[in-house]
Amino acid sequence: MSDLAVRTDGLTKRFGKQLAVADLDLAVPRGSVFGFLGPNGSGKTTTIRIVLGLASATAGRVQVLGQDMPGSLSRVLPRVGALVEGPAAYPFLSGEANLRRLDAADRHAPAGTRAQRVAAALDRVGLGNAGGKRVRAYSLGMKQRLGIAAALLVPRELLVLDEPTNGLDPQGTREVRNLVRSLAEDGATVVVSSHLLAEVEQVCSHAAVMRHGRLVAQGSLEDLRSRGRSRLRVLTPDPAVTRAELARLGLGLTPVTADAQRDGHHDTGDERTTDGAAVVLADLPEDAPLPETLAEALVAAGVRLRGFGVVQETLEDRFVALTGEGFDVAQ
Ligand SMILES: Nc1ncnc2c1ncn2[C@@H]1O[C@H](COP(=O)(O)OP(=O)(O)OP(=O)(O)O)[C@@H](O)[C@H]1O
Repeated sequence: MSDLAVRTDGLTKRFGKQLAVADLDLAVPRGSVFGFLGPNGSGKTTTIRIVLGLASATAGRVQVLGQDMPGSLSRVLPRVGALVEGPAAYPFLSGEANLRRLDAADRHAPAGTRAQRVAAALDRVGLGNAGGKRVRAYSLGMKQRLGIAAALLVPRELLVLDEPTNGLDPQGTREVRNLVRSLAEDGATVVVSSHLLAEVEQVCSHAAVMRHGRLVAQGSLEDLRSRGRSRLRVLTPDPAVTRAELARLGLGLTPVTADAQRDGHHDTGDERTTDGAAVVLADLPEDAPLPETLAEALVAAGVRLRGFGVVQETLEDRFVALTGEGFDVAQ
């Protein structure tokens, strides 16, 4: 049995001249909560649609739960639950009636046990008490959870949720996030696409990052974090000497970020603080001298140190660097 729930090799999709997905090698480990991250338009939905057999690939190979797709579609799909492009439900019917209709449409689902299946799915997503209410009275978060309940009418090994928290308020977002967590605790592999880094950081064990249809990073979150760069941050009234000395020691200076520029003064790329000192940032490659050696060298060169430290690049810094775009970090 393959240890990957989803695997793509060289997956490519063109729409006319436009390359929506380019040579994508995705590896979703079984049992993971896999964040599929990227700015809008980076190819996430297209990839998900191909994985679910809703669209065809231009080139490449796709395996879901160890089976080749789309060849094994009819055998694999019953083991996969999906929520793509928002939930669709009849607003004038109750949540329960909606699920009954869906269950009745599944020719493998025995009618005799329908009521239990529907009740269990509603309970599973925390809608046990709201099943009798009409869907038009549901909040967006409740509608989204009903969509997930629909995917859970039969036990699933893999759940694929496309932007499940899109448009939800903070309460709805929390509800869906907790649900994703508990689904994973039950042993399902869950793929969640999102353009929100915070979303992925809070629930996922693994992530892949897309940019313009290409994969720019993939791995466990721990792994992705540890690949972040370290930087030296020096606060000093002598930025010019500091820069010269760091350059002499072979360190590349980091351009000052938007954060620093927002504070105003930034002659020659340094952030001036109000008391006349400036922050100088330098990349610290793995083979850089130890921080204490650098501090000693700066002092010997006549630099007055007011602050000195090593800062680890955050996951957000790293993803912004990888995708060339900002992520919405707010909820
Ligand atoms: N049916 C289509 N016909 C033509 N172009 C398409 C089609 N579907 C998607 N695209 C294009 O392919 C690219 C990738 O789109 P896709 O929807 O997969 O990105 P995404 O990362 O899921 O973004 P979003 O979060 O906005 O859905 C986009 O530039 C989009 O305009």
